[in-house]
Amino acid sequence: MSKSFTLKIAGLERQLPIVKLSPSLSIASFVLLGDAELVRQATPLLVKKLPPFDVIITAEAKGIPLAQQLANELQYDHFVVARKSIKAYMKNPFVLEVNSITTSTTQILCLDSLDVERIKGKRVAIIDDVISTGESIQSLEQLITKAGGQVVCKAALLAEGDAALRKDIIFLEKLPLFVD
Ligand SMILES: Nc1ncnc2[nH]cnc12
Repeated sequence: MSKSFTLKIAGLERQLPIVKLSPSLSIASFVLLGDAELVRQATPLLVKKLPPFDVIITAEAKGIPLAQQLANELQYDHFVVARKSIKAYMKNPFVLEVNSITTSTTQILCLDSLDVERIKGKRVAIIDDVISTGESIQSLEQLITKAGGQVVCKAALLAEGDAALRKDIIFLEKLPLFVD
């Protein structure tokens, strides 16, 4: 039988499969996409921990349902999704190149120019499903700063591994890493 980790969050329990990332490292795989119940129950708990902000941003893809629910809960008419590739329908895309330490590759994060206007001069809340190495929120921070916004919080449902020791992030529960 394959191994799993029991996550308790927002009054719910989820059995997360343990997945090997490398010979010495495994993670408990947390997929928020599609878990409407978890998104619904966890969002109000996260809201309570957040400072005041003007704009919600997430990077595609797994944080999107949380950002959407947060916008609904706070009755914001919009939230911003940073994309990982330029889409043909983007008007004047605003692009940041990011070097990933974990994958040793260059990736991009980009915004439609309309979203840059939404961020400029505003207090921005970064929202994600899991904060782990912190690389993706660091890239988002760079993108927001370049767009003229001010990051006022970095929040996720889960902090994985050493991320749970960070004092500069907001999260609901810890998620262990499995090192052999
Ligand atoms: N444990 C995890 N499950 C799913 N996505 C992740 N991204 C980083 N850590 C993760």
